[in-house]
Amino acid sequence: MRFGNLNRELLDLVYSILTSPGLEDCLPFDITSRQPLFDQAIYNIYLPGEGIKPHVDLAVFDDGIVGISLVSSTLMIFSPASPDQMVSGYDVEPTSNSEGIEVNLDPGDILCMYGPSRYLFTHSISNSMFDILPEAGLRQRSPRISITLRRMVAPSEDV
Ligand SMILES: O=C(O)CCC(=O)C(=O)O
Ligand SMILES: [Fe+2]
Repeated sequence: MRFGNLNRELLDLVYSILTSPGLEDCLPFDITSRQPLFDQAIYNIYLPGEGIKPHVDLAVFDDGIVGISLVSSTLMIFSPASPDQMVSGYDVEPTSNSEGIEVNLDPGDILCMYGPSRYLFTHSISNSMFDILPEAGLRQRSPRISITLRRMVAPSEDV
């Protein structure tokens, strides 16, 4: 995990990705134009069978969160958050995935969360050795890496 002044090259790379043709709407302008765009990156490595339980990212993080998926694919599930889950972080009971919206993440995919997807939905990855895709059926998991970029809310702001 890396806090503080992010590597300039990484920030420039993410900025050019987010403003490249087809991705201009990934995040609203008031987010992409802020300074700094992000001040924190977390690198997650998932082995087959490992996931992340349903959560809303902590309130200490500002709106506008970007995830870069690398190495292999996975399914991320977005489910409506219950009132106590909203920006309450990781200490929440898992929600049922039955109403979840499945988002396939392939290597190189950029996931942008802001507004309702950031504050009103949990996101999770099941602890499974495989995913079941609507069209393609069973897909075995392989090791996956993600880079999540966030900005801390300014200390003076209420969270
Ligand atoms: O691995 C991912 O793509 C998601 C990571 C995540 O949700 C988090 O670190 O809060
Ligand atoms: Fe998250």
